[in-house]
Amino acid sequence: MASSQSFLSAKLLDNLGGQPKWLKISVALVAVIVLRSISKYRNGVKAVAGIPGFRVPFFPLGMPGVMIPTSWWNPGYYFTWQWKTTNYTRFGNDTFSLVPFLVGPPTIYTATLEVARQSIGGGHKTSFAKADQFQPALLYWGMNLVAADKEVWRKHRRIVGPAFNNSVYEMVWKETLQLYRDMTAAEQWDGKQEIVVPVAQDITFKLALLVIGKCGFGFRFGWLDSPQSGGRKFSLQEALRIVADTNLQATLLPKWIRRYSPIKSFRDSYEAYEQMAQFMDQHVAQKKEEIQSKNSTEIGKDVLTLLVQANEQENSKLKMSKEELLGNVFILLFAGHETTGHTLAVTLAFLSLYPDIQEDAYQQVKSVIGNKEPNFEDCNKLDKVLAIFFESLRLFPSGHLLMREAWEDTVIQVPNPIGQEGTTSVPVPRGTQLIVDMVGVHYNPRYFPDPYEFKPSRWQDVGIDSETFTAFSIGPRACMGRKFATVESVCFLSCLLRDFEVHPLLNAGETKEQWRERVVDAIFVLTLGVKDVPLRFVRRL
Ligand code: HEM
Repeated sequence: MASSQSFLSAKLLDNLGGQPKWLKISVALVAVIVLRSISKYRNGVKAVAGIPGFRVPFFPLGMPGVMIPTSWWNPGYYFTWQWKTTNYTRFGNDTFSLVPFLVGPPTIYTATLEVARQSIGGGHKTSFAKADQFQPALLYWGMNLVAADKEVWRKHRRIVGPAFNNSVYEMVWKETLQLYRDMTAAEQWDGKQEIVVPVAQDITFKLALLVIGKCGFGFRFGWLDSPQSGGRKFSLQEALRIVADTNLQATLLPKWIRRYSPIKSFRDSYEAYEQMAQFMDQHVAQKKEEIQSKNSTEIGKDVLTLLVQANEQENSKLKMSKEELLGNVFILLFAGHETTGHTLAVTLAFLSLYPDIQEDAYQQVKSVIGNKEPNFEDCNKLDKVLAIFFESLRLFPSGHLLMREAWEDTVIQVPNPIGQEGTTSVPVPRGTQLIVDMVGVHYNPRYFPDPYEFKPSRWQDVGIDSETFTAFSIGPRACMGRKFATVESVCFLSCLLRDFEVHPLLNAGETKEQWRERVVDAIFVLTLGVKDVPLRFVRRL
């Protein structure tokens, strides 16, 4: 194809005879681009086995597609959310393709659990691996459990896995309870009849960061301590926020450009990355000292201890490099608070919109907890609170795009459109991208009748660990922090429901419907979140 492109361009130039040079060069350039696009398009359609779908200039998750807002000709970063009502009806099936003819890889998008099981849930026999081209954002600090594959993943999982166990979940419960008490005291809620919270995320993100900080890393920050990264400009929470928001800049632009740029957000990004690095170094060094000064029976089993011990290993298959250690510290701090922080905020938004559902959950909280100290065993009895949390997470799945790449030629079985039995075999050549669109899955009428309705009763009798609930993914690569996040959320929501009614904080003259329109909408950073949620808590009598 390349030689036919240059042959055709040369022919064009001949025909342009006496025209100015710049015109000849421009025409040749356009000809090359057009011919290259045709060839890329043809190869792309072959790679997705002709599955119908979008034929667009740019891939939505790469440059420049990601920078251009969603519009009829460019799906953009938000299209899986913004077009969720039409994406899968438009092409007649809940698996479609996206073939960019200018920039980006051909990709299969699916909203079916059947294809999800064959790709993200496939275990060691799967023909799909984490997609290389999405990795730079995850790999900034070093290889880690979320980005790794095959042998490397097994090593990381063996090191980190033991930190996720029942005694840690019990600690999560106790710590959440303590932080709830600290929060009400520190924020001076105690004794107040009504509390106005302009941005629910201010409390949910703080809670989630403090819980993972304490239970995963042994940090001892209280509610009002604003943990500083090396005593500098941002708190740890702010630094993590900026690092996540600006990760595209950080992976694309060299440090010195961000450092000396006249643009403030670039300089803030540089500063936040530096602070994160210092913060992690400082805590790793402290942990090393602690390990060396104690005997083995006194040493804890939190994630940071396990990672630092793996880094100290010599001549062992489980040796972890400094980069791998930092990669995991960052990813666990980030995954451990961002996802939970957003999901708790959106859960509170739904509670405020559905007073009957809230009342029903309150009655359960009252009968299970009453006036006693809530304990870890209560968690399994608070199934109505759990169901509300699950249903909110179904509608706002924070891990929304699960991206894989075929590392060998393979075949997937794609379910036929709803109403038609059976599946169709689709050959998938090596290198093709496959994205499990969790928004698509969770709004798919194949699995959820009335998918747009907020109905926690769907999750009646579905336990904390059940894979019937898929927002934590499925199979061996499913979320490691599933129980961690769920225990924390059930504890926090139950305490809050026991003490307060949750209401939307309306603007003057605003109706609940208008509040819902304004607030209950997604924002995307690295994960899918919700816009700022303004609330009012009214103390129960
Ligand atoms: C509401 C909260 C959360 C949600 C919805 C969530 C969702 C997910 C999803 C969908 C994945 C699979 C990603 C993929 O395959 O590409 C995942 C993986 C992971 N999550 Fe979570 N997560 C949450 C909370 C947490 C917490 C609290 C932690 C840590 C304390 C955590 C740690 C991890 C890790 C380490 C992985 C990678 C597991 C592996 O590949 O072996 N997550 N999470």
